[in-house]
Amino acid sequence: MSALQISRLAHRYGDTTVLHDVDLSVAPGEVHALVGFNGAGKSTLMRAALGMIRPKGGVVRIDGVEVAHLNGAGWGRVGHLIDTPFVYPELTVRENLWAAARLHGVPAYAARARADRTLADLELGAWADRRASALSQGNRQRVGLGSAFVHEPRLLVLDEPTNALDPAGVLLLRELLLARAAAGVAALVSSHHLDEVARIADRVSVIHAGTIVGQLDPHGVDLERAFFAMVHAADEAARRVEPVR
Ligand SMILES: Nc1ncnc2c1ncn2[C@@H]1O[C@H](COP(=O)(O)OP(=O)(O)OP(=O)(O)O)[C@@H](O)[C@H]1O
Repeated sequence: MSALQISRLAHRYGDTTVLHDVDLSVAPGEVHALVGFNGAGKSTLMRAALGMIRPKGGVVRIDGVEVAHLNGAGWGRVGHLIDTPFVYPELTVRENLWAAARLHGVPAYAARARADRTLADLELGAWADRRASALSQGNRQRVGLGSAFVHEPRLLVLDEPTNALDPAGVLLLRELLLARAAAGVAALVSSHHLDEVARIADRVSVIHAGTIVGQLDPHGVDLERAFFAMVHAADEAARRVEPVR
């Protein structure tokens, strides 16, 4: 069974359709990358997958359960980071991670150890007792990632997780993600960085104007060229079906 199964997902804002009949799945142990231009629909897809917006059509299942029916324990097996990292500015880094663990159902006796482990995983030890409001953007992103990982979820949904990270942070995230995937965790990750995607993904889906237009081979020779060829072919196909005025 897929950890995440998205079927015929459709969404629009006002009169503008932003997702058209999207089908996508992520298996346990798989890193599935979603790539596309700005505005292609990646964040909207992820928000719908996490029940943050109610889509106009389609079904999302996490571990076989429709998101609308997922209970607290079910959400406790999911970790996410969408757009800007959520941090409590007045709490320290350590307290933020502890709070994220508790909010995802980690019992009080285990939360401190999980927070400490996550501090080490993301090399945030030097900032552990600093308030989140005083962090740099990249370190705030690390705290946001830590909050997604701290409760050891079985499904990760990460929207452009390398945002604001320095090269060391990108490397840490890659190692963390690959280690979790090797332990059976499913991950859906959006990215603009095709080089990074090639290093982490088992599968790469291209989303363009709200439609999944194809898959790229992460081990292919020229991912960038293949990406542009795919989106241009999709544009051409869309032009051909447009009615003649
Ligand atoms: N709350 C909203 N109200 C109206 N339109 C929206 C809203 N959120 C997103 N959109 C529109 O939906 C489309 C898809 O946006 P989305 O944020 O999902 O794209 P994205 O692929 O994540 O882009 P980026 O790579 O820039 O983050 C865009 O045209 C965007 O302007």
